[in-house]
Amino acid sequence: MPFSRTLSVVGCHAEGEVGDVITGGVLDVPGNTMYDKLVYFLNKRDNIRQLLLNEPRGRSSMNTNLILPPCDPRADAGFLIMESEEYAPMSGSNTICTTTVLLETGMIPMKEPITELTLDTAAGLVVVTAKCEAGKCKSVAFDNVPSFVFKLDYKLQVPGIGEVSVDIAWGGMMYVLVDAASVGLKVEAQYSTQLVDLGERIKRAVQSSYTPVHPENPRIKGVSILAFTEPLTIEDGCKVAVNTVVVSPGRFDRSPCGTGTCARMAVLHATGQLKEGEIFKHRSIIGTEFTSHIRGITKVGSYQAVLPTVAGRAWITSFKQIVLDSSDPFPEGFRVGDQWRMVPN
Ligand SMILES: O=C(O)[C@H]1NCC[C@@H]1O
Repeated sequence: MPFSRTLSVVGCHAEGEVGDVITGGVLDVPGNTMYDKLVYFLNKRDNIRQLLLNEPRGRSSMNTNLILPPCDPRADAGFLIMESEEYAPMSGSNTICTTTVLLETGMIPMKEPITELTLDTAAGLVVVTAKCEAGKCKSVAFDNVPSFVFKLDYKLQVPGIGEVSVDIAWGGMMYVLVDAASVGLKVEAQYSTQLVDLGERIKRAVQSSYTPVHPENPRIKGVSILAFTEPLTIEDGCKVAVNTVVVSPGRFDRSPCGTGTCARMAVLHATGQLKEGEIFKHRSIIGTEFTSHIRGITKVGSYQAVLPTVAGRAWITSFKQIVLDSSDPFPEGFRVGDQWRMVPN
């Protein structure tokens, strides 16, 4: 057999954002928490992430999730989230994809009309409620980890742009949030090149001037992702906003972004624009939507935090066997500048 690796992968997307799920071919690794396992994969098994996300098997706009046994006995399953530049501690679109795959393939029995399960993530336990009908997950709502604001209206100098004001918040990933209009842009396809370019530059400027540290897991630190926001509007009595999240190394989240939605709700609550229980619909650049609300208020360290719940839909797209031929010259794939933003070191 010439293959040095074979992986069973279920293709999936949540509201447009690819979140494939590895269901076989990778063994568990040591760790007392899912964050320990994340660190183990980062240091010792990162070749799997590279193989699946880089070309020729992957592409710049995708993620892959790995289902593992949970570390916390209260959870039904654990999973790790692989993105192009990092292992995200949590991810909304990937939680919706992973839940859909777990239930629609029968890895966890589906109960109709509602299946509730608990997932162990590197950011903590996440309770998921799936609406199910005729073997299909019609929608998946997840109760995300507490989300909170580090900085509001934080001003910094960005080379080539000048002074920019940003908010910095945790929503399961560390976010920079920027009002698109404040840098002369709109969240519309015609501004894509500028949004990606400015987004990456602003994020790098924040990285060199301020490092948020999660008070309960100091290994989680530093911003890694950026959301461009549009103001809240009211539609049929609901609060609605468009956003786009720039995922490193420089592409849009196709979904409204679950962790970005949680970070935005933390900012909206901190600035008095969204109350506990109010519905907040968040739209992506391709027009897809997550429906969310704040289900409670808590504290994380010294930070006032919101307990966000976000719901969206996912669809299985394929059942794949990914292989690595032992003579393949690209065991960790490759990236080319026409499809991948290449940042000079
Ligand atoms: O939904 C989310 O949270 C995300 N989607 C891809 C990038 C983020 O992890």
